[in-house]
Amino acid sequence: MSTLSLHAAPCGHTAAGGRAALLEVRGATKRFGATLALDDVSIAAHAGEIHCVLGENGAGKSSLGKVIAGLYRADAGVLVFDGAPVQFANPGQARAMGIAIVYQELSLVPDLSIRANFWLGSEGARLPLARVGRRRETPRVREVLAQLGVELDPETRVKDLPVTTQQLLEIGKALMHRPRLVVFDEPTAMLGAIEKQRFFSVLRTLRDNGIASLLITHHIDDVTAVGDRVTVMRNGRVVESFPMTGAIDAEHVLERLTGRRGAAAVRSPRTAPAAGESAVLEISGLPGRDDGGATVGVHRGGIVGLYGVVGCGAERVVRAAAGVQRARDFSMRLNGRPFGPATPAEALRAGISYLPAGRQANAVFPTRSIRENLMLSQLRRVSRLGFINRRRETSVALDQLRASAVKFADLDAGIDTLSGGNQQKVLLARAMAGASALLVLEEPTAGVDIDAKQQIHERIRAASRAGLAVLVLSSDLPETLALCDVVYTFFAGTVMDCHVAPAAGDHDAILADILGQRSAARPEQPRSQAAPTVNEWSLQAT
Ligand SMILES: Nc1ncnc2c1ncn2[C@@H]1O[C@H](COP(=O)(O)OP(=O)(O)OP(=O)(O)O)[C@@H](O)[C@H]1O
Repeated sequence: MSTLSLHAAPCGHTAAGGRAALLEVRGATKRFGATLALDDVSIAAHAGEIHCVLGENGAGKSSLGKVIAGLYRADAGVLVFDGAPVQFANPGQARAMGIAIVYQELSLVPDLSIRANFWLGSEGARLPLARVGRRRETPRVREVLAQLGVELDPETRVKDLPVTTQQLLEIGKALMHRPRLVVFDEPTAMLGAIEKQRFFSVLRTLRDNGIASLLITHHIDDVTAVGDRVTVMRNGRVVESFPMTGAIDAEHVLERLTGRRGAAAVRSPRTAPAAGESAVLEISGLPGRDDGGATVGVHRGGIVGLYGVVGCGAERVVRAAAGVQRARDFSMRLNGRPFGPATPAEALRAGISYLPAGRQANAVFPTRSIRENLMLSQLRRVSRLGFINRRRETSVALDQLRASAVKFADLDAGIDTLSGGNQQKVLLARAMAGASALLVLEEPTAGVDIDAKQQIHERIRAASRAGLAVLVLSSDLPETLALCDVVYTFFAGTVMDCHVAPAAGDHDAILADILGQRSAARPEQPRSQAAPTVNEWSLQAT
């Protein structure tokens, strides 16, 4: 059994203003077979501080978070909490000491109320008489909801709430036990620009209340928005740790993370489809802003993004194209023919491949190998007369994993041995390999590190240059702007506008669209030079 050795000196002071750390990890090492996930890692968390942990996929960030929260036991090293060495045999022990962890994936029980979810798993807390229990449990739930800044009836069923509210409630569940330290494992991976602001304000409230936060993230804008300190990890080691002083901006953080400047600025030239060119996928009958119907066209060689807050109506468009959901109040044509796949398999037969959002819930087969997860939709390609050609399968799989920058040791190891970002890359490689007409991507780079993200963007662009049509739904606005040739904005089920060849300068206008406002900041252009409106674009594009 692995143990943390307990030969630590009493907790010392850290460099952070000479204040004693709430938690110190000293020399933590964690091995999984041949993989050294943590290699002599030391890090400190302070009360009232937001400490961001950055690093490439597989760097060891989640392993570190799990050691701190008692999910993993380190093979060597010491945890010092509040000046005393501690050992956690399970997450319950860490929780009892005041350490909580929040994941990106939702874990609440949809059919239970907020109150029941918050109290779930609290030993001895549930009372046998429902009414008595409710009376005792509700005040604490209300306190936590107030901390989150949401006004909700504690008896509301979780499934009746938008996903973004559920994500906030995940934090609420962690706050129930009055933690002094919260580890956030990539909570912003699938949050849009608006939802992120809400999350940041919760983080600031925690900081104001003296709670320490360790924020594991790939987003540099998270760091610049709320970070007090940054630690960079690489290959299981801490390579750098520095405070976020006023002089440090996103460029600096990026440079210290990747060793180079301006990496985020790379962008390919893009073109609007020629007038009269017919769309591979045409979605018509969507409500448009000016009372008219709107049409979204995805052309051969084009990358089209849909952008809005969760529940804006863009999801149902994407899912209808992928055969996951029926198109009820709009219609679709694929290569000019009426189209309405009843299942993803039917969409796949028509040449449409789909990467859903929510890796754990919707896309990954967690008990299967990397090979099986990757080759699932490609068996025909590597089979003859109904038999899989194992050598060919291996060669195709290795090529695809390399092209997608997946960090792995053994093709036949379980996919759950990969870090989250590397799992995502496998799923994306699977989706890309399956498309012959249209590639439908939801959150293509959620949890993927900065370098790999650029490589993935380049692969998507290469696929589009080779003639594929691509439809993207990403909550990451910078990604949407960098990747897409055309972006349609959605608000409350309505297509608000169509931004052709969008750039960073369109950021504010897009945010105004998705909040249902016309942007005052948007320059008034003469009609003849203005970007086409939704309906004008539809006319041009179809
Ligand atoms: N349960 C496990 N079994 C085997 N190997 C594991 C396990 N968990 C993590 N690893 C390996 O440990 C290394 C560190 O993984 P970890 O998940 O900590 O990285 P990470 O920095 O969080 O990456 P990401 O940004 O992709 O989530 C990786 O090489 C990963 O494959």
